[in-house]
Amino acid sequence: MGLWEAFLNWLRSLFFKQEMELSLIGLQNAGKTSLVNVIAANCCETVAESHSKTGGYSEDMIPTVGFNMRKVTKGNVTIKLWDLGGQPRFRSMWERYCRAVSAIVYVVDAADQDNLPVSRSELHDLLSKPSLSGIPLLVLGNKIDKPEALTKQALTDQMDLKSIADREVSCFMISCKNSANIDTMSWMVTLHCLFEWEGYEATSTGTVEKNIKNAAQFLSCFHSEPHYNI
Ligand SMILES: Nc1nc2c(ncn2[C@@H]2O[C@H](COP(=O)(O)OP(=O)(O)OP(=O)(O)O)[C@@H](O)[C@H]2O)c(=O)[nH]1
Ligand SMILES: [Mg+2]
Repeated sequence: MGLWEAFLNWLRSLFFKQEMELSLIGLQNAGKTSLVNVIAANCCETVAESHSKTGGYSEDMIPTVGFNMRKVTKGNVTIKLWDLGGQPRFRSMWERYCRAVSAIVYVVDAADQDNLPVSRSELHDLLSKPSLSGIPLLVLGNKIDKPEALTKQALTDQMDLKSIADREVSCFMISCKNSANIDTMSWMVTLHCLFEWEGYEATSTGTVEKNIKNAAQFLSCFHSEPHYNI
């Protein structure tokens, strides 16, 4: 990289540096760690605790004990992802890791209809905590590669998402296995969080434009990378 280009990059970074934190919550086996691995595998720069690059999707996963933290960097946007264990013994710590985040990402196995009632009640319990009031929620119905997976409408109904009135709620259907909609998801989270940080309602047009540029820059990194497919 030439000196001039390096200088321009540095100058750009002063204006476009953004950081956000997201928590990934949901029952065990929903696919939270798989999602982090797929996002990280798509990334140009991934800073894991071990500084190693992740291998992406795998069928052979170990349940998360406690939590993992992973930082993913795209251009000047860094996302700190808290990946929490979904087994019953870890659920009491979900709230603590959601307090300071830009958005809660709640992952549901859309093909596991037997566990949907538990998933729904855990979600609504979590959202009832006063400390989490107003934090935007993104519900991801995962495993849509499976034929028995619910549609978005059915998942929205069964998770009773329409009853959530005290925050913004979005729902997407994804598959970590074949990377379906993962780019869209990243796009939405980024854009949403960037707007949220700056206080979308109150900002001037200039700030909004800056945020759109940030999000676009973040996304262009994704699109310039080859998609991860198994
Ligand atoms: N078919 C299919 N399987 C998936 C998908 N995503 C994850 N899995 C599988 O689901 C299993 C559980 O995935 P994990 O990512 O470990 O689930 P988790 O939510 O992190 O589970 P805990 O850490 O116990 O809370 C693994 O065998 C994955 O390979 C998907 O999109 N499609
Ligand atoms: Mg896990």
